[in-house]
Amino acid sequence: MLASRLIKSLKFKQVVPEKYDDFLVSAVTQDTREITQNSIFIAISGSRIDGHTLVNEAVKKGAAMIVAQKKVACGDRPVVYVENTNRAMAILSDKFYGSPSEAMRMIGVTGTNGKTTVTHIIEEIFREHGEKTGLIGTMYRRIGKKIYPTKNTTPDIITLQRTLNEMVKQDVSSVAMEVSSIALVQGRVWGIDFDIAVFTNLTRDHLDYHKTMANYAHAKSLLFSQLGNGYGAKKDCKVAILNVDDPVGRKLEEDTAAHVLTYGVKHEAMIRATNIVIHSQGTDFDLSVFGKKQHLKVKMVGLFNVYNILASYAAAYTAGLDSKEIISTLTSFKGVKGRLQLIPTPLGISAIVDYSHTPDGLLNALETINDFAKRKVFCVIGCGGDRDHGKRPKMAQIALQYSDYPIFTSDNPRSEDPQKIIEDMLQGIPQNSDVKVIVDRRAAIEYAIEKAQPSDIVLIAGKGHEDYQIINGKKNHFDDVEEAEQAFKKRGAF
Ligand SMILES: CC(=O)N[C@H]1[C@@H](OP(=O)(O)OP(=O)(O)OC[C@H]2O[C@@H](n3ccc(=O)[nH]c3=O)[C@H](O)[C@@H]2O)O[C@H](CO)[C@@H](O)[C@@H]1O[C@H](C)C(=O)N[C@@H](C)C(=O)N[C@H](CCC(=O)O)C(=O)O
Ligand SMILES: Nc1ncnc2c1ncn2[C@@H]1O[C@H](COP(=O)(O)OP(=O)(O)OP(=O)(O)O)[C@@H](O)[C@H]1O
Ligand SMILES: N[C@H](CCC[C@H](N)C(=O)O)C(=O)O
Ligand SMILES: [Mg+2]
Repeated sequence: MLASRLIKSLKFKQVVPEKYDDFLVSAVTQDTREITQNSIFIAISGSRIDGHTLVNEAVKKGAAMIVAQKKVACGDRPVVYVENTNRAMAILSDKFYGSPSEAMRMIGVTGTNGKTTVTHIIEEIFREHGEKTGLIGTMYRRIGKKIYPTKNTTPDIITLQRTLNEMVKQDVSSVAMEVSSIALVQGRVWGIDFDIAVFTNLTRDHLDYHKTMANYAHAKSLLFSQLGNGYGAKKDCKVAILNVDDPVGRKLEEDTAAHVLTYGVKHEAMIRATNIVIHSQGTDFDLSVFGKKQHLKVKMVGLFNVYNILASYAAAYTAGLDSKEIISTLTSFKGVKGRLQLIPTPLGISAIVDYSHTPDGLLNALETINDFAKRKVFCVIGCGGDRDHGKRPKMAQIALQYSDYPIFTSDNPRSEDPQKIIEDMLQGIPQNSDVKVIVDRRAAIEYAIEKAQPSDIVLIAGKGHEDYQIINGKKNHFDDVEEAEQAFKKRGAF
């Protein structure tokens, strides 16, 4: 696409100099490390670096045009001045990649917990329905069965549009994507044409970033504002799928102009679960869809997974899939890696690896385990560095209250002192509480598995699918499942 044609989509711009040699745009990028000849570099003021200071480097590397919101000097290259480069980046990437989100069914999932799980269930339903699917989230970006790595749960808008463009090329028809609150605030999904937006729940997390729960809730609500009114829009109408057991879900129900499909357990809802029975191998419940009931036996464990299943059912139902077909996937789906992932052993001791890294996630995981634990519950838990400090004492409290043997250890300390993070956790519980502190995560896992008796359960919480640990800014290979298996081997289990 010619540069002149691409930048036509930006209103209220000033191009300096007005006359320049037009060129075929090879790429649009916000990152000097990705510049190719004839690309357009968009200067973004980030939390660490101001892209406006990098324009000369961008030109040296081959940028043929700069988009900026502050005065920059970069030789003879044309500069397009706009009022907000983040917005310009969203518009330019959408146009450059041919508005791919308009060509597919886009399902966005937001909420504190459950996004990864719900997107995986939704993807599986559409895949089993015979569609080629796309998935974007914490664990990876996936096109069909091919996996691509990802840095963020929700990628930056250029990576996102490039991924969606690739999905269109590969005939993907439905995309399930996680939309994080931070991404919503930073405009990482601006311009994405969502058809279905799902809200899971809102509990404490990321307050280092959002500061207040009100700001955090507002961030989540942006996904639903982005649905617009949805009447007469592309394909189906726009639908908001809302958990009405959560007060934020009920508020969104009042606020959104889109169609609403509610789900829940405690409150009346269009899609509802009742008579829930949780056991160690799965969950049984009655699913009611607009009052029509049927009994379901699913393999996923826990009340929170009932919510995830209801949300996923609602998304597929909205898309017009046959109820029987949806239920067939729901009853066979085994769960997502690192989410209540069971490592059974012949010793009769079970380890469970779970990605609970928020107070509510940890509470849910422990409550679920306590529902079916026959004997003692060990809980190996740490908190991430460079993340909300406020959740540390709360998670410590929950581990102490809901497990028999809490063991405090490190998660990803990142740039922080691991000992200091554990001290923050200890602030949440009375002094002399019966907790074991083992800073080294491998040693903590080994200790728990060494001490456990037959019929005990060892919950290893916080890192789920992660295959790394970041200590002192250095990323090393580390996998909770592998560590648990090693520890069991040492005990002679395998
Ligand atoms: C604090 C935060 O959110 N940072 C995000 C932000 O980066 P930033 O503002 O710090 O960027 P920066 O490093 O200052 O750079 C500014 C600009 O200079 C450019 N640059 C920078 C260096 C260079 O050599 N050349 C260059 O051109 C950068 O490309 C950027 O355009 O924008 C980047 C691109 O969108 C994100 O990758 C990055 O996420 C970082 C890695 C991060 O850890 N974010 C976490 C907090 C996050 O976003 N988490 C959420 C939620 C997780 C969940 O709940 O599931 C997520 O969606 O992942
Ligand atoms: N619906 C839910 N309600 C509460 N807790 C949940 C729910 N679903 C999952 N969890 C808990 O939260 C953990 C993370 O689940 P999941 O990865 O699906 O959430 P997420 O929203 O994608 O998290 P992240 O923000 O880190 O990407 C799980 O391991 C489980 O302990
Ligand atoms: N999306 C979350 C993941 C946290 C996972 C936990 N293991 C940690 O490293 O804190 C975050 O980036 O805050
Ligand atoms: Mg996730």
